[in-house]
Amino acid sequence: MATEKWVFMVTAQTPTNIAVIKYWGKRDEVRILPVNDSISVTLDPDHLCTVTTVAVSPAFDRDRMWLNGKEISLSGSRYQNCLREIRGRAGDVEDMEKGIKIRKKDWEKLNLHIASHNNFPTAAGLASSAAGFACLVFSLAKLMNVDEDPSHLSAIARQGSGSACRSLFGGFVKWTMGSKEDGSDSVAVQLADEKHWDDLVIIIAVVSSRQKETSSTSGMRESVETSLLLQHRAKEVVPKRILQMEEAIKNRDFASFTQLTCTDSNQFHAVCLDTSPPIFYMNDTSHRIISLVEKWNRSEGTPQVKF
Ligand SMILES: Nc1ncnc2c1ncn2[C@@H]1O[C@H](COP(=O)(O)OP(=O)(O)OP(=O)(O)O)[C@@H](O)[C@H]1O
Ligand SMILES: C[C@@](O)(CCOP(=O)(O)OP(=O)(O)O)CC(=O)O
Repeated sequence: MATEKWVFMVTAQTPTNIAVIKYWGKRDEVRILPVNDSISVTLDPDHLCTVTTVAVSPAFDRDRMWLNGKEISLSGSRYQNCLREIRGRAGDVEDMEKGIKIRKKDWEKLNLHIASHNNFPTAAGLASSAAGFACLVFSLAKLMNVDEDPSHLSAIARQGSGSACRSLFGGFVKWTMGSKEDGSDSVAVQLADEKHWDDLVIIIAVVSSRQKETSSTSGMRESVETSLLLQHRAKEVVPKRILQMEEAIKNRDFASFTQLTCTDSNQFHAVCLDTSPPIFYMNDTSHRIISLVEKWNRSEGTPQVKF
């Protein structure tokens, strides 16, 4: 490793993903292993996305991270697990132009500075943790020359936030829950790429940019502990729905795709209500939008719904 005070950095941009069959509930809180498979659509890269720059330099005295311009702590197990997993797979890096040579073994001693920015509200129900952790893992893997395919990287991003594993791929993505205790088979796979259904349009209506009162992590923990509907959903409902959704995506069957998406979203919110104490993620505007869409789907013309 050269001794002069150089900085070597990488920037990556990662879109968020919206689940059409929801992940809600963990069977292992530490490794972040879900109680059911889920399917999502990854948004176009320049829409709702995270941009993360990771830098390494012998001048840095400790790992530090800034999220949306404010320093945050990296001491939590989610950040630590991602950093450890990536460092453990780091390769040699050589930049002839700058005269930088980092050997595999050097990564353990070098510190990182990470700056990340979401171009949409953070922790407001728009999957910022998905884009955020996927981008973190992807940019660190590039910086440290990690030679792993996206599915292996997805298993690392999963340890930051479950939904993040699905943002390592574009298009339509399935997170297979897996059955192994160590979580090595709980990875994301691409069902169809972004070109497969390119006239599908996703409209994101931001009904509130306020931070949610109950985070996904604690909300799903409470649902696992108290909701009987969650157990029924995970065992009886989702496995069949996953197969139907895969078929709908394969055939670009819009009617089935939207019917399954709406039904699954409604059941997710029903599980939240079945949780003790109940969790409310929707507001009056969300309910009005649901009515509007339902009316729209049943009518020929534009429905007359007042907001
Ligand atoms: N760009 C980012 N880089 C790293 N971590 C991030 C980033 N953005 C968000 N996070 C982490 O994710 C947390 C928010 O996750 P949370 O699941 O509560 O909300 P959300 O992902 O926006 O919503 P939802 O999961 O309901 O769609 C933040 O508090 C932060 O710890
Ligand atoms: C409703 C959801 O968006 C919940 C996402 O939960 P997170 O992935 O944010 O939870 P943690 O794994 O605890 O970080 C559904 C989904 O994206 O599948």
